Amino acid sequence: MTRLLEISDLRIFFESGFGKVDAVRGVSLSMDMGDAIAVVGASGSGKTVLGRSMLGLVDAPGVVQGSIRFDGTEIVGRSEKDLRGIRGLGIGMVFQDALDGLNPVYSIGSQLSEIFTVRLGLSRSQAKSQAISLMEQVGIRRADERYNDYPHQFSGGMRQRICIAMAIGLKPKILIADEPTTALDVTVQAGILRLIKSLQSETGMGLIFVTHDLAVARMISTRIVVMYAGQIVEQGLTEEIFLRPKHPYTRALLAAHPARARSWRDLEPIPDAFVTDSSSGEGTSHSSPQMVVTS
Ligand SMILES: Nc1ncnc2c1ncn2[C@@H]1O[C@H](COP(=O)(O)OP(=O)(O)OP(=O)(O)O)[C@@H](O)[C@H]1O
Repeated sequence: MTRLLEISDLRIFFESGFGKVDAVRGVSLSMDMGDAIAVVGASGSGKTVLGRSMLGLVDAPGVVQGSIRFDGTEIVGRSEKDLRGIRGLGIGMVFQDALDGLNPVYSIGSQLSEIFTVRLGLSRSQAKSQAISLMEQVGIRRADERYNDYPHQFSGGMRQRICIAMAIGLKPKILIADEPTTALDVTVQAGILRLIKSLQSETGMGLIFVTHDLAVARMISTRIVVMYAGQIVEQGLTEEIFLRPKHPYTRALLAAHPARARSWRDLEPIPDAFVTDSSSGEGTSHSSPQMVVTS
């Protein structure tokens, strides 16, 4: 059976006047539909470069070697034209900073709608109603009224939700989220994590979630990949990694944040908070982003 994603012996390096930086050193990884993989590791361990390589987005002067097969199609060495066809529809991405993904001079609604007219071939009116429905799905209240607002009129958390709406609106088979909540307030962060997780289990898409925060990884993933200096030093089922870490680096990572890891795990949603549920229809209040530690 064809795997959704199969990475074999991936190597990525940057060469400059100052020497060679081996950012990713022989990584092999695979995933199927429904998998939620958290990629964890310290700053500079290669998490972001690995995520971007799956979309053919490694910045020059980066060199990518090895193989990344998405749904049987090789990504490494593919032309920009082919990659544009895969990005968004095949593999979606949410970046660390929502402003990276939004254009400040266009309204949120027009940016969302344009994706659906250009990529899915919807009519303008179909695209608009799809955009409004997605805005509701990610918890933007009064979405029809806010359709014409500009990015600066939304909070950081709301902008990040809109970027998630853009990514999931195309129903990608894989969503790559690179520290999408790092810059946000902790309660907003919890809401967005729960949103991504519920969307992932609803749609069955594969999720690759890059984070330096083990507690976040525990909340969002079914499998954890631990990176150190460009290599995967350990990977396994999330709870196995937490209960029985094998590699000394994983043990050190866990030892550094045990209390926080527990508190994230204990976060429970407060009912009737301000987000709407994708499945419950317009305006229905639903559990999410306000959270409370229950123990
Ligand atoms: N454009 C570039 N030119 C040169 N080196 C780069 C470039 N991009 C990344 N690197 C190097 O590749 C290595 C891996 O970087 P990467 O951003 O993937 O780490 P990371 O684990 O995501 O870190 P962080 O958690 O801080 O984002 C680092 O040594 C980084 O300096």
